[in-house]
Amino acid sequence: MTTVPPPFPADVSSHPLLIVDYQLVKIGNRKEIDKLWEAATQLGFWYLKNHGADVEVQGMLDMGAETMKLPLDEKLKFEQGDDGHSFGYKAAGANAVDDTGLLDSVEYINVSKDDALAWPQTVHRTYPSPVNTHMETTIKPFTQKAVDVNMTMLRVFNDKLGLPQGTLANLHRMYELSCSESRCIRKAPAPEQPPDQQALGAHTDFGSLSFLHHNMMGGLQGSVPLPGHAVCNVGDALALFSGGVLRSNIHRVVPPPKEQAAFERWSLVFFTRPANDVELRALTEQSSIIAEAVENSPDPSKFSTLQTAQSWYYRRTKYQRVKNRTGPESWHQSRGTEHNEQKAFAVTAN
Ligand SMILES: O=C(O)CCC(=O)C(=O)O
Ligand SMILES: [Fe+2]
Repeated sequence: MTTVPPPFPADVSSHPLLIVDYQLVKIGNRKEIDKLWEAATQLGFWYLKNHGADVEVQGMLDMGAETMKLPLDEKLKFEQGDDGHSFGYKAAGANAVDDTGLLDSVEYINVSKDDALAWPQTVHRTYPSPVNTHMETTIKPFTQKAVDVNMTMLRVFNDKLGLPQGTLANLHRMYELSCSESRCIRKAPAPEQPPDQQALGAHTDFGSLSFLHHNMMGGLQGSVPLPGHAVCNVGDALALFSGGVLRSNIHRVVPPPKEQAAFERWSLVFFTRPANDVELRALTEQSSIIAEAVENSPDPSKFSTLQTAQSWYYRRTKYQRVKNRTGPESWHQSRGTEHNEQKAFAVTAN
């Protein structure tokens, strides 16, 4: 049975995101590069059109649907566990969405960039059989395209930040081990839930850049899905490297609006994260723009985390797991740069 959800309602308010044309950015179009810079430094979120990954995105959503159809006990054999590793399956209700310990309502499958690129060799872990079936034909090509898109945008940020050529690229090398991953997310239909009930709690992303796809379903609070447009956003690592010049903004997932709430919600993200042993701190020695931003910040010390990308990531993943919850302090231990944020990106859908 195929059930097609109704279109995103026209009367739901949203935060306007700038639309960036990837092909123009790629060929060095000044105006488009300036628009990307404006989006990444102001809101930290933007639409990306002409990214060329539509076929791979659909394949990834098919892979996600086949995986989620497996019996729960089969999926749980590949659960990510409680020690901070994230590759593998995460069941709905395994994470808290806030400091009261309220449970999340999304399940997802995370596939490591390293495992996808090395397939059929295993670098980090094994996966449910639909993941294996789609590795060569879908997950690997999607991973390669997503890496390419995010690395192109990182090159733009590198130049705009006045960093020596290749600085950001060197921190995100394709074949160095990292926590970079694809994530396919399913939220079960929930027409009875309040529209602001968090399915995935308010957070900033843990890595550098996220490349997100929605297939016309709402639920990323404050944003409207546009056909063929990805939503991209800056994460904590890039905000830290840039001394806060690039903005890692808070977002959350709520039930899709109105009639869409009665349907399954699917989304797909590729997260580019720095290589595991990269220290998360502002690159002040390499850029006067970054040095100045840190100097002018009310609390320069927050740009030196003394954590590697991997330990930052493990900590954030570990302490949002309800199995590791001892009280509100666990939630606070799972936080990244959220406290830096003055204003939330999300506006309430109504
Ligand atoms: O599903 C979405 O729209 C967003 C997912 C997200 O923010 C995340 O997984 O970090
Ligand atoms: Fe996110």
